[in-house]
Amino acid sequence: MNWDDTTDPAAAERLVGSVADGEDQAVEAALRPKDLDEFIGQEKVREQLDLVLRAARARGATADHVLLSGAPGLGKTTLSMIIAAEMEAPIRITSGPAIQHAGDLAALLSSLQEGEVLFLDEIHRMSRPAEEMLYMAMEDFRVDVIVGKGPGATAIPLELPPFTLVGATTRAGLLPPPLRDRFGFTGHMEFYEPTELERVVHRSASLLDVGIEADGAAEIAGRSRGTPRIANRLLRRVRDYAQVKADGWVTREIAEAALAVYEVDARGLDRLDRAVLKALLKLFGGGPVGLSTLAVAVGEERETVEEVAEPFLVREGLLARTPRGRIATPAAWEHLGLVPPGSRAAGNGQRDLFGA
Ligand SMILES: Nc1ncnc2c1ncn2[C@@H]1O[C@H](COP(=O)(O)OP(=O)(O)OP(=O)(O)O)[C@@H](O)[C@H]1O
Ligand SMILES: [Mg+2]
Repeated sequence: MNWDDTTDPAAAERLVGSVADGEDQAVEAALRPKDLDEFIGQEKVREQLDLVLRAARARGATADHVLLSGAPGLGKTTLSMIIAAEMEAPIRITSGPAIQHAGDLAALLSSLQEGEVLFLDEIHRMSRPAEEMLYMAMEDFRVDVIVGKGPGATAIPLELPPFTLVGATTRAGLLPPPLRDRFGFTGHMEFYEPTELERVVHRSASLLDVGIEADGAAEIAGRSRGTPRIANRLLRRVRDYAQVKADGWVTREIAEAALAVYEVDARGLDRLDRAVLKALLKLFGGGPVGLSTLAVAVGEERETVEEVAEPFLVREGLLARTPRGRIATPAAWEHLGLVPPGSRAAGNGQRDLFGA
């Protein structure tokens, strides 16, 4: 499955897109849980990480390298900062694409303090030579700096202070095995349960000083696609609505009305998601239909349909990818309030195929 919707610039502008936009980045710092106790959900990863960090602390050692994998917006950056905080260590933040040359990495590594946490976001997008240098740095806390070119080039070994590498990736499968194997601990982040997202919404609402009812928080959580970043973003849009159209207090009705304005439906589908489903159901009788045909029908690029809309529709069990093409599941018909052709339910008062 492709979670990495960063390939399409339009993806970042969606209200339900999981990639951080400028506004997210500004508020995320304020909303980030500061320690493991504050971090909601991800029970397994939290418990395992807690053991890793406690044991390292008890030994007075630097924590083992940690790899965090999972879809955008699930809390990888947040956890990396928590790791540093729990170890009372400074943190340096960089990303795979920012490291163009092995030399950049050598300079960075040799400037680390003992025990420092190096957070390497999008670690799957590092250049090959940098990656190979990282192998040795992770294992032996040493790098070979190559000086000169051609036959006269020499490798000068450079000792590094012990450090903790925290790598984050949305695509663990893309990491070469030698790199993956050098992490002492790998935490796989799952999508959040609605009840966990309710807690995220309550917590953020209180930090943002927004009054919210339990039903209002549940409504936002249910539309957040299992992702805290989306929950926080929807909360901000609902807050705007509550301020402008009501007294600022968030009830279920206010949340519903606000998210209707932004075309985010009860299940978290947005306009594009619904357009794809609608075309599949109404124009092609639920499929199977080829991706290109479906894309033309909704007036979008093939890649947009495949990478932006489909992953969530597949995850929700609304659409399936088969060798013969895309097909809709019964849940898709139900979600859009349509009746599949030839269904015995037809004529029982529900809207028929062409009625909606
Ligand atoms: N477990 C959690 N509890 C509360 N808030 C959370 C949790 N996880 C994430 N968040 C919130 O969600 C937002 C996004 O989290 P974060 O930036 O850590 O995601 P990410 O996995 O690094 O995403 P990306 O892959 O895009 O870098 C932050 O504002 C953070 O406060
Ligand atoms: Mg991040």
